[in-house]
Amino acid sequence: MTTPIIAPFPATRLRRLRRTPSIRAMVSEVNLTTDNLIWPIFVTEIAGAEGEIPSMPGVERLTLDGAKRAAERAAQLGIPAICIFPHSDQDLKTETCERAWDPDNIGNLAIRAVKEVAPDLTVMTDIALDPYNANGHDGIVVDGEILNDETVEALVKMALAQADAGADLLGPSDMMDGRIAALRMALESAGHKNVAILSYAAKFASAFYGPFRDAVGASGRLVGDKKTYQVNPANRDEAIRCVARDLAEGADMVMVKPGMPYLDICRAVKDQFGAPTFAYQVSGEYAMLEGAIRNGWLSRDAMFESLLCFRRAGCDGVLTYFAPLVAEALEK
Ligand SMILES: NCc1[nH]cc(CCC(=O)O)c1CC(=O)O
Repeated sequence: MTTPIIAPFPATRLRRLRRTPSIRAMVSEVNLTTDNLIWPIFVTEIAGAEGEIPSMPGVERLTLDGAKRAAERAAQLGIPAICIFPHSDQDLKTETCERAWDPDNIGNLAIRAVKEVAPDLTVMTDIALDPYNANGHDGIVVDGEILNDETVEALVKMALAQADAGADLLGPSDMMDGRIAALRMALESAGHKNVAILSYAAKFASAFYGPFRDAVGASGRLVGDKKTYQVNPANRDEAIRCVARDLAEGADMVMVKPGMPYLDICRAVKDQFGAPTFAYQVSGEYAMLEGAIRNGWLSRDAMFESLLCFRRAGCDGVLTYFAPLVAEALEK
């Protein structure tokens, strides 16, 4: 911690450095650039399911062709990474989740499609069973219990299929114990030693994921809640232990999720570990901001401010549905 030295007024007039845009720019402690953005997209395999997601105005479910166009747009805007979320056929969801590691599931088809048109764009994935699980959970459920070790085995198969499809950055969002070490070891022995892991390390059991569950068609399905594996929003020490554990198991980067109500966690993680730290400005945060902006209750500046504040809180980057809008604005 530095100790600020404040000369008594009027020697110190803090407003001197706020007087003009150029002076303010000179003393801005952090900045938001396109390099700080990861763009999450939804890709559907269901004919007719593409198009706007009502609880996320401005965000669409994409077809494979739509995903390719999004990837080209990201590459052209200089967004470094896109993160693919599958919207899979409801009728093919099972309790055993085997489609999660099908090389031709919609997530893996999307990875290949995106790589075809934008080979240099970093492709991030989500590792959790929920898009393919009949009951909407991230893990395998038997008699109402989310089984940890059986789920980790399934996640390993899922991860290898994603790496085979060409993913650069795997995002385990499942919150099972021991998954990072298992994924890392499996990737190493399968010849994917350069595939990186961005662990959803401090992922909280949050009400802010609602619109996302609409987007991936999990809302009506989820039986119960995710509180037996995601972190209690009250728990900061536990979140720090999660991050420490994931880094010790070999995570290359770590994430805090959700974002805006958890900036204290972002700061603590960055200060404590100095690892590449990301936040996920999740669907509910997007819905709040975009809904208010579209109603004229907030100005578009709120979007930029929300993202800049992640940088101030110590984040290297942010997963945000605003990514293309922000990148377009920053281009000008
Ligand atoms: N594996 C699930 C997953 N991966 C990303 C999100 C949420 C993202 C968002 O709300 O934008 C979720 C939802 C959940 O945990 O239920």
